[in-house]
Amino acid sequence: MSLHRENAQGSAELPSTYDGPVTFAIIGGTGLYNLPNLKPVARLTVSTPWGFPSSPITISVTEKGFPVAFLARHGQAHDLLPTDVPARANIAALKSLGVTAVVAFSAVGSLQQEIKPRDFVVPTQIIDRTKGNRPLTFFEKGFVAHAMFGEPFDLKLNRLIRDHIPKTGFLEAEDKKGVVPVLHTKPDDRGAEDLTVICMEGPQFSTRAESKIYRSWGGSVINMSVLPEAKLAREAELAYQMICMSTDYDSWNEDEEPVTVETIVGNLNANSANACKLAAALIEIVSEHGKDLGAELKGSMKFSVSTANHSLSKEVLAKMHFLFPGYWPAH
Ligand SMILES: CSC[C@H]1O[C@H](OP(=O)(O)O)[C@H](O)[C@@H]1O
Ligand SMILES: Nc1ncnc2[nH]cnc12
Repeated sequence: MSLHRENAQGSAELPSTYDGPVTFAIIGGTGLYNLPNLKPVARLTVSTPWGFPSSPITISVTEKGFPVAFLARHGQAHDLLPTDVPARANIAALKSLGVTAVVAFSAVGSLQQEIKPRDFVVPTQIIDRTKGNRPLTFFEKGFVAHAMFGEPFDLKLNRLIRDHIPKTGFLEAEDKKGVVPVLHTKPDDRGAEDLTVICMEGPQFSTRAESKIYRSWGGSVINMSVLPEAKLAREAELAYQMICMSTDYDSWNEDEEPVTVETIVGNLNANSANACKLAAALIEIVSEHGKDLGAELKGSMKFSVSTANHSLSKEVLAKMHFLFPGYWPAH
């Protein structure tokens, strides 16, 4: 069974350049490999100081001409393990196109009974359970800087989704028992009801004991993909929100079979159709209401560098200027 759908128009013959800025991007996870509802107009191969992104970036436009960049996180043929995703190149490439806001889709396991397989979750917090073997920052020896990350997702994007997409009745594909999928969002901006995504290393799924620990920590869902993507987006001053698509109950739920790829694939087919529908709706919403997304992050890294200006080398500045043209004038 293949989850890879092709755009109506093949992309091989598309131009390899695109003039003009693209401010909004979608990163597709498992089950979302393109934006079938939009018209593709260019397919870009972008080289960055951190290598090439997971896939070429497709630029598509809505009927009203709003451009959107799309990138497949694990590659167009899904040949990259979560650990091997070149997240720095992905984020840097999007930033270089003029992107200011990113919505990223990801397949997740549910850690809570009320989050059923096929439900979608818009998380507000992250717990890092990766193992330290993914490059997690654009900064390096000779260029020390620190980004704020207490609020790891973008509140404006979060609110746009919460306020414009109905919780029930929007997502389709009821399960065998006739239960319809729900969109879970935090009710307001206060901390009490955060929806927390645990990011584990993988590629193996969790043991039952681990899964129970994550529940005791208040985890809502679990994946292998939100980090370092979210951290790098913050460093690059991009507004970033993940949308999690639940495929299974992970391993904690002893009333359910422990997670298998078969369970996941069945639910992914339903999720994939809903992801396309939600992405299309979000693009319309962002094109109408998202003009200033990322505005409050702009400039945030300029004054977050600890290293003395006179000691920044030309080599390191060349890399940083790919992300932040005009910051820290070369001396
Ligand atoms: C196919 S299940 C495990 C896999 O799914 C998620 O990936 P993605 O974020 O691309 O949807 C999860 O993080 C794991 O990488
Ligand atoms: N149970 C799970 N754990 C980690 N990543 C996942 N992606 C989908 N289901 C998952």
